[in-house]
Amino acid sequence: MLQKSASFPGIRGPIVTIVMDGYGIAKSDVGSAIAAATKPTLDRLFANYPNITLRAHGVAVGMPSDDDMGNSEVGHNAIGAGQVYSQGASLVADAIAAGSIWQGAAWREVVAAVKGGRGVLHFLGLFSDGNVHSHVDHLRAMIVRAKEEGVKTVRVHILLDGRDVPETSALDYVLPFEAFLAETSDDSFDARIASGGGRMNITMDRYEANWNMVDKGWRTHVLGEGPQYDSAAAAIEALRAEFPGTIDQDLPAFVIGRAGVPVGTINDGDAVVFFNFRGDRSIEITRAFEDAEFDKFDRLRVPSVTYAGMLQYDGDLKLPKRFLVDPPAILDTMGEWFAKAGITQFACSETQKFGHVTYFWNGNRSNKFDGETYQEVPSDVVPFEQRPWMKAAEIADAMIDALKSGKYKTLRCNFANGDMVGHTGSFRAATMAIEAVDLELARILPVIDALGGVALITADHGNADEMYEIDKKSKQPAKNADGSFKAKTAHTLNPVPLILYDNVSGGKLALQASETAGLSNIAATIANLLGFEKHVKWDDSLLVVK
Ligand SMILES: O=C(O)[C@H](O)COP(=O)(O)O
Ligand SMILES: [Mn+2]
Ligand SMILES: [Mn+2]
Repeated sequence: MLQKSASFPGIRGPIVTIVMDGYGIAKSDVGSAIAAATKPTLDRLFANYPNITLRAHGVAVGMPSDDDMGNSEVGHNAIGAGQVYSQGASLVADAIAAGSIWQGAAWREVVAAVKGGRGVLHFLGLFSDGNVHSHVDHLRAMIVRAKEEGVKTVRVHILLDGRDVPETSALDYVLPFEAFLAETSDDSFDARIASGGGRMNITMDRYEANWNMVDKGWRTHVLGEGPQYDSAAAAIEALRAEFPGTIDQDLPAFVIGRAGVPVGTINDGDAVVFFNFRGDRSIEITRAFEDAEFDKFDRLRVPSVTYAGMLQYDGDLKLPKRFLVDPPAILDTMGEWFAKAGITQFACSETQKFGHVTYFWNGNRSNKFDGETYQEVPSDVVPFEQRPWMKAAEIADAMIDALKSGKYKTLRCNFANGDMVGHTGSFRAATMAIEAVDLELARILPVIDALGGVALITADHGNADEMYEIDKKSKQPAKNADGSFKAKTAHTLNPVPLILYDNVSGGKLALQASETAGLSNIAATIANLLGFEKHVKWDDSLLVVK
């Protein structure tokens, strides 16, 4: 049981945690949609309430190095667990470096299924070095190993990124990779790219927001339906010419074919490795391969394959059954320990971030703890630069209702705007996204006051804080050939805010700033606000009681 705090009795009213997804604190205002936004509520909070910055990237959230940006999974895991675990990106890299991945049952079964030309080994996943969902180095290592172990035919199905890496960088990955495949192929080994498309167009939907994406991916990778090209590079060039201005993540699907015949449909007896390590966008395509009963779209043909995920994407649902590397075993989350203490908890977001404040928050667990209530607001299925306000108002409505119900001692929500609109690369829309969040904060905060509660306002990583690639030399936005600014769609390496909105302690409470304070310090801070000592495994609280 969590121990009662000797020094602080706890706040009488509710404790609310608000995650402004993709809201970082940039060093410069150049290219920041946050700096450009009119945001009187946030300005007032920063001016009048205790606030510090938190580390939200690199090793502070379990990534392999401080060159790695943060992301929603590792950020929400760190917040919810109050501890830092080595995350998928690190675990896979380590398993490859140590060679342990090749000894695991999953890899052995995959190789055994296709070895000696019995079947084709397919790799499918996000094709970049973004290290959020996948890393192309992992793919290369598996192809080299497959050849060494006697696999004869490899087909690679590539999801173009442009969201965790520069927006039109696909050829920077495709050209060297096609050269690598050509070098690795010989009389006894044939490895080629077989199909692909933009990650926000096919295959990588999440939280069941739009199964049509997965349907399109299935037709492309499995059935080989769609426009055919000679090579991935040719496909990308042709599609860019056909759809000018379309960035990589949105490019249509394509199939590589010879004389009208696709080079790599997926068939009975083949093996498929889905090489993403992160779960949210891997679950639906995994279900399409694994579920016997399936009603999300008509699969038309369901090949009997040996399917493996890079990690297990959902431990509760056991998806997939076969996986190459064990996921982090995230234990002793605040959700679990607050439930054990009889604290009622409310969690809300819109579809795009719903799993972030539930599943990721609770250490990648899909079942609720006792006393938890979840509310999902359905997201729009549109390009978010067209609706930058997204569902911020509806999330605020839900939070206000839940607060007023008096049923919950802790409440949490995620506003998706700064991140989802930040990923579109539209500066103007991202500015409006931040303004929408600001407007809704102004509605929620007075309700918290009326109930004698406090709020922690924070973020999981940056995004809208840098909307342009910055030229390293001039420190000004980099430009495209046509003179326009080069949009940056990825997350940033910047720290995030932690604001303590407190009108009840009479100035008794403050936050401890430090170089090392990070997202994993939030759980203990909330525990203290509830009047508990932190769990021994949690990183220190940042709450100062004066
Ligand atoms: O999946 C995505 O949309 C991006 O790769 C990462 O964004 P998120 O980590 O904020 O979800
Ligand atoms: Mn996020
Ligand atoms: Mn994001």
